[in-house]
Amino acid sequence: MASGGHRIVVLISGSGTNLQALIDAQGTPSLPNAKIVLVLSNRKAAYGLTRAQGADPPILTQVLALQPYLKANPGKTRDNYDHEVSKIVLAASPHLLVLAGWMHVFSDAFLREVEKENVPIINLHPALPGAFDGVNSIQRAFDAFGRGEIEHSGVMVHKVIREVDRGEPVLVRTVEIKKEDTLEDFEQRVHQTEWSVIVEGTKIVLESRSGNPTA
Ligand SMILES: Nc1nc2c(c(=O)[nH]1)N[C@@H](CN(C=O)c1ccc(C(=O)N[C@@H](CCC(=O)O)C(=O)O)cc1)CN2
Ligand SMILES: NCC(=O)N[C@@H]1O[C@H](COP(=O)([O-])[O-])[C@@H](O)[C@H]1O
Repeated sequence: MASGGHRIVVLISGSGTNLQALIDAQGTPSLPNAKIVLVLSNRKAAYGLTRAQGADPPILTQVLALQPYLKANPGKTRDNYDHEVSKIVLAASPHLLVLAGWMHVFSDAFLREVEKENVPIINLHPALPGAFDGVNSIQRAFDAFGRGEIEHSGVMVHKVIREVDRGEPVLVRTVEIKKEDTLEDFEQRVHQTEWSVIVEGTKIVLESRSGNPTA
């Protein structure tokens, strides 16, 4: 492993509560010998950017939003955007990319470039493998529970492949749904589970890369 520890790039789109969990864990026994070197958002208003800038020490941030990119570059495509994102994240020489509420589906234009550099990509998803892929997963799980279709839901960190949310699970944790739950009750339980799963899942992948515990 390179001196200075594992270098992590985190991609976000929103409030960044999962990013905050990683920020708080970096360099602690929960995530030893790891440093977030860049936070990239596809939305300039993402509060996660503020979290990164307010970290101690501050974490480098960058924004590249799809629609402004396409408007500023007539003739360019979504694949061109994805390729541009790959250049940004790879310029930070990461050992791992973490999608933490990153709400953009990557094409092979991105995945191919990252794979060339042998950088693993993981994603945090608020559902169990094979269930509620995509967006609004928490609401969909809650509604399915209300219809008697499921007894519980969960959270996972998984490897990112072209097929959305179908990459190999790295860490899976079930989340109870109680019959007296409101959506807000369940959502809070999911988020609290996410905050630990994203740290533990990141540690698992970093340990597997270096072949030994991130001591
Ligand atoms: N190629 C892959 N890309 C991404 C994966 C993946 O597994 N493979 N995971 C997602 C994260 N995600 C669910 O965990 C997810 C995020 C966003 C979407 C989606 O439909 N996005 C729309 C835009 C929606 C919006 O802007 O609100 C889109 O990309 O057009 C699906 C799943 C991250 N990327
Ligand atoms: N498909 C991915 C997905 O739906 N991710 C969801 O986005 C939120 C990001 O929150 P955050 O910006 O506070 O980390 C996460 O809580 C997760 O449920």
